[in-house]
Amino acid sequence: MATTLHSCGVKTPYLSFSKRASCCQPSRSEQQRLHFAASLPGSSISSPSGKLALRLRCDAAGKVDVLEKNDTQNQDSDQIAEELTCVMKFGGSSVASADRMKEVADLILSFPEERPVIVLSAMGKTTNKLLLAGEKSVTCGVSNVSDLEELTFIKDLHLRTADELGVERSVISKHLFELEQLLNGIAMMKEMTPRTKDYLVSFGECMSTRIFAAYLNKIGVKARQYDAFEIGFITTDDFTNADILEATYPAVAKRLHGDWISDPAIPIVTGFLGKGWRSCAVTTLGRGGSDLTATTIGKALGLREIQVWKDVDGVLTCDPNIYPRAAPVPLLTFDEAAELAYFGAQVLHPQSMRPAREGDIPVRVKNSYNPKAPGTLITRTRDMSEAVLTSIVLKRNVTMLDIVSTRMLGQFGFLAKVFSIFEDLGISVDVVATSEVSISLTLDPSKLWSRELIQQASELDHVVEELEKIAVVNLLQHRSIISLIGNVQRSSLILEKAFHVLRTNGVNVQMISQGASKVNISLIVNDSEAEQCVRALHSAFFESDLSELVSGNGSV
Ligand SMILES: Nc1ncnc2c1ncn2[C@@H]1O[C@H](COP(=O)(O)OP(=O)(O)O)[C@@H](O)[C@H]1O
Ligand SMILES: N[C@@H](CC(=O)OP(=O)(O)O)C(=O)O
Repeated sequence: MATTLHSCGVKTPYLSFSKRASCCQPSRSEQQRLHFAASLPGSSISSPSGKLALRLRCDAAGKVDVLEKNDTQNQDSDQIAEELTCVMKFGGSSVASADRMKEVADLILSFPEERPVIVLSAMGKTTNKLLLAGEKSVTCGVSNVSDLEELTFIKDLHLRTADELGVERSVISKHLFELEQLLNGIAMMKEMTPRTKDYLVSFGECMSTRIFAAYLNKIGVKARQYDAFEIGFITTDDFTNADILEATYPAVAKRLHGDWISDPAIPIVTGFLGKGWRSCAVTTLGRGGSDLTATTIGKALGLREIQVWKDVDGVLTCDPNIYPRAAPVPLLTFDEAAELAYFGAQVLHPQSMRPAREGDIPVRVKNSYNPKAPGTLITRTRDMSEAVLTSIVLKRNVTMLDIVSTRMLGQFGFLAKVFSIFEDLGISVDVVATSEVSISLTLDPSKLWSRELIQQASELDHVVEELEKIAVVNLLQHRSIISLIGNVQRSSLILEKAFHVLRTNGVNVQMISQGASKVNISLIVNDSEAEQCVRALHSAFFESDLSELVSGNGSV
């Protein structure tokens, strides 16, 4: 019997996996897991249910032969754990205090049909406090570290939470001790490298998960704590903004599933953290990275659903901090959510949709403070026939470059030269608009922000210097990208309405881009005008009737 797995780059000839059903055709998610396992030398994989074990051989063309079948379907079912069903991620605001942790535990238990993997962020604003403590330690001197108000705050918060939940302080005392040691080290060295920064912030997630797992065990719900960097979250070594590597999927699946089968306990996993594949040091996935941890686990285990629990009723029509009347968006596609996240909506991590889309696993954004609210469901497709605009996103403090070729019209290779300069300097570009002899583009601020301020300034100088060899360059700072996420099939309607609003508000658009993405139109305006624009656009698109402009198939 043979079945083909697409692009199975096999390095290891034998793999094991098991399937619930008696058919030997692996499901799509199992195919994906098998594919990932196959790309790791010497790895093996086992399935969620463990009811049918198959030993397989996979050849270089991706063909899989079943060598051995071990049917345990009829064995004592008590010995076989039910599959893990979903991943539930709770952000910092959801686990900010002992009371919040109790509510989250109740919430998890209110879904008795689920067997979830839980991903937690650090409590409340712990990550910010840790970073601040680190920064202060660089200059405050070793003797003053123990008095830093941020350190005192973190100690008090975690010890008080442990006490209020009735769990032993010992679950975090080693971490609190090591945290202070680390801050002493930073004070001694008078510097904090990105690598040290990642190790420093990891204490937040390491402590929140330990306290929560201990609490679940205390109330009789068997739970097991995991540090992501110990269970196979392998990343690049880009400290503070690391990318998850493919090897993560089979490794995480093997560890979480293996433990679950041999001794079922709810896994409580640290969000945000990984392990650099070269350095073996703790890395972080960029701010808000626990969303990415959750979707990675969802894909690794081929789970039914990924839930991200926040402090808002789902993804909203715009940032509620800019416009409080923003309303929840009930449905989104992965593409829409990815654009929204990439272009600055804090509610989702920019890379978090990738694993969900690859695994085709629905993501539900819910409010842990208001669990009855339906939230936002993100899936591969949705009915776009009625959709015009879905959400408005603002990315502030963007740098824009106007680059005009000094060569004559018709000179080829200009665009290639410009982009090769960015490639050589390792700077990524967000929005681009071109003509034959000029390019306007914006630089991805998150890539620049992850560097030191001085380094940022000199990098910008360097970019301009290199570009000036072939062009006249105008560097424009303090710009904002307003992204209109929606149905670009209706771009004329969206643009007509948007430009009407901007003109009435006296705002000049400095660049516009409607690229290959079918869901996003980006407008560049001055930072100082951006929030006012978002509010005006929100009123026009979400609080007034567009129907008189839309007839039948969306023509105006
Ligand atoms: N379009 C948006 N929809 C929902 N929330 C948004 C949006 N833009 C910005 N936000 C902000 O994102 C916050 C939720 O994201 P985040 O703080 O990362 O949550 P958590 O820490 O719970 O994971 C909200 O409190 C809200 O202030
Ligand atoms: N604690 C990390 C990771 C994270 O995802 O947090 P949150 O889920 O609270 O956004 C941060 O603050 O960036």
